[in-house]
Amino acid sequence: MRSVMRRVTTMTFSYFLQSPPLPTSPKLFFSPRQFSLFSLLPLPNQRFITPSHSSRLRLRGFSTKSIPKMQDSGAVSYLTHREAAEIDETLMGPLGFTVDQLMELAGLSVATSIAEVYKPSEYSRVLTICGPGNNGGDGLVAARHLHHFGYKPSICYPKRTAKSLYTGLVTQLGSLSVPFVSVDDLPEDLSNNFDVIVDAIFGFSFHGAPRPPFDDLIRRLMSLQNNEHIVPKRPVIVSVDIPSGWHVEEGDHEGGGIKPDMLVSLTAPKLCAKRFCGPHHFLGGRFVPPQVAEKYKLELPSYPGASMCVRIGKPPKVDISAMRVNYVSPELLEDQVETDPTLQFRKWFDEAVASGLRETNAMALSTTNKDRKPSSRMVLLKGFDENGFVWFTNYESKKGSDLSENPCAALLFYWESLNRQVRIEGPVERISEAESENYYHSRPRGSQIGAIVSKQSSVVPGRHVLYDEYEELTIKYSDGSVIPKPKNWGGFRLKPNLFEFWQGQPSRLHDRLQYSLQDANGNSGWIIHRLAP
Ligand SMILES: NC(=O)C1=CN([C@@H]2O[C@H](COP(=O)(O)OP(=O)(O)OC[C@H]3O[C@@H](n4cnc5c(N)ncnc54)[C@H](OP(=O)(O)O)[C@@H]3O)[C@@H](O)[C@H]2O)[C@@H](O)CC1
Ligand SMILES: Cc1cc2nc3c(=O)[nH]c(=O)nc-3n(C[C@H](O)[C@H](O)[C@H](O)COP(=O)(O)O)c2cc1C
Ligand SMILES: Cc1ncc(COP(=O)(O)O)c(C=O)c1O
Ligand SMILES: [K+]
Repeated sequence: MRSVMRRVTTMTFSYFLQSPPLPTSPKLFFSPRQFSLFSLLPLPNQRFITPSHSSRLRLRGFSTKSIPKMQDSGAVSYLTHREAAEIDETLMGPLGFTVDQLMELAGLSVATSIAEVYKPSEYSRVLTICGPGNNGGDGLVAARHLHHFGYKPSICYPKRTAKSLYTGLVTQLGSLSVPFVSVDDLPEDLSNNFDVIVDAIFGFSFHGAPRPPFDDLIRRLMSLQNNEHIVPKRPVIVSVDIPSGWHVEEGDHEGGGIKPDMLVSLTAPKLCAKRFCGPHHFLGGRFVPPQVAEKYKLELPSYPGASMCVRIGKPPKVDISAMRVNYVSPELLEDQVETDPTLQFRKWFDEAVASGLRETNAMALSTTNKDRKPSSRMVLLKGFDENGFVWFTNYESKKGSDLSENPCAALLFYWESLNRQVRIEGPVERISEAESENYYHSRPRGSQIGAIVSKQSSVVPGRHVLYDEYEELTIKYSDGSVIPKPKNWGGFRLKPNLFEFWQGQPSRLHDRLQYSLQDANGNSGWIIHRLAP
């Protein structure tokens, strides 16, 4: 009992994902012709910008709890070619950015957008086609990040510039053994060799008709979509900022251009993005300072948490029946696991925490009432050891009443990014009042008051009822005095008689190792069985 409580008070959990490190590169090679352009005069072409109602752009800090915004295109600002070029120059002039920095952040946004939708387990072979300008540079940076994310990128970069930023990016890719392929060595039909094609050919400075060799490369991208009915799986096309070949403002006005599956708009979408009909429109380039947002009246979605990208536009329509992941994991073998399931749980729990998972200690708790009617909900594990697994709740809640009618329960953990599931079953008992008191007073005072206010699982006439009582008690205890634990609030401990450790494997041939408690000659011990998946 003691050791559980010790853990309760000393365990710390990593709740927040770490932000990716911001790359720094001090080189500046652009001649800054841009200083005169930053003025606060209204722009003649502001009619293109959706009026800002309640500016959704959050430039100070971010909420780690925010849900990724999925917006109608009407709520997002679109930039003309001129505005895009002006913002570029303003950022790299009076606002003190270097092109290296912006390109690094842009390329990182592209790579993270790809990783949100196209997982490396299924879409590992990436061809990045890079054009001669900064759009091509974004492609080079994205390819480097994709390599580090576990993809296998190749680059086609036919018109290289001699500037040090670009030669540096090429050297970096070379040091990672990322192959460069010439246009001649690329297969005419790209469908068999690649899962993703990153179109980083032209950005917002594209004009006229594409010249060789890019005309041919764009034609190959178009023919991928024309062959869609003949090839079993064509690569997806991800366009950086502008689908190459499209007019920057009018888009694919003649309808014969490439049709990307994903568009990653940078800074803010350009007008052509209004014509984008693919399933995945993302925004990247999380570096817009308030001066730029205000001057251009930018209405943009907020980035969730520490993310470098955010989905814009409508969420894609999905065929739920086709949603599936093919798990690929190291094997889970009988001779590699601990003989004691609590130690095995400790090992997996620590690995889940180390992997950066949020709320590793969140678990589904299933109970049944006297009529054997089951009921599940999430609770937080607050400690575990050989004596059992502990969580806290209201004893008069639905789960509390179920557990008094049938003191047996099942716990379930799912650690998605590790392809792991753990099931634990056994009898349940209340922990001692002293242990509950101890834990209750370790919680934030607001949560202590919340526990008094909430007659958990009872019907409440409205949120205000909870709030009013919460306010009242907050004032009452504002002197810092001890907030008494409600009698009906405390911990439960499940003492396991069964564990199952599940590790997802390809073709649904998962590993399942079940530990059951068996009695032999008056002693109980754990027996491990492999179960069919
Ligand atoms: N804050 C921002 O805004 C940020 C912007 N960023 C990125 O920068 C991109 C804009 O970059 P950019 O200005 O270098 O232009 P981009 O379109 O890549 O290339 C121009 C090159 O293409 C050539 N070219 C043009 N037309 C052609 C044709 N028909 N056929 C053949 N070639 C043609 C042209 O040659 P020229 O015509 O001048 O001889 C020149 O060499 C932007 O979209 C975004 O991706 C991010 O990195 C960071 C933040
Ligand atoms: C991630 C997560 C953790 C939760 N942790 C707890 C908890 O530790 N204790 C608790 O009483 N409720 C917790 N809740 C709320 C429960 O899921 C549930 O809504 C509440 O306990 C009432 O359940 P019942 O009516 O079945 O008793 C949590 C919810 C979530 C989503
Ligand atoms: C109703 C309720 N009670 C208790 C908890 C556990 O909170 P704590 O970590 O403060 O003990 C939660 C967590 O979500 C909860 O929602
Ligand atoms: K592009």
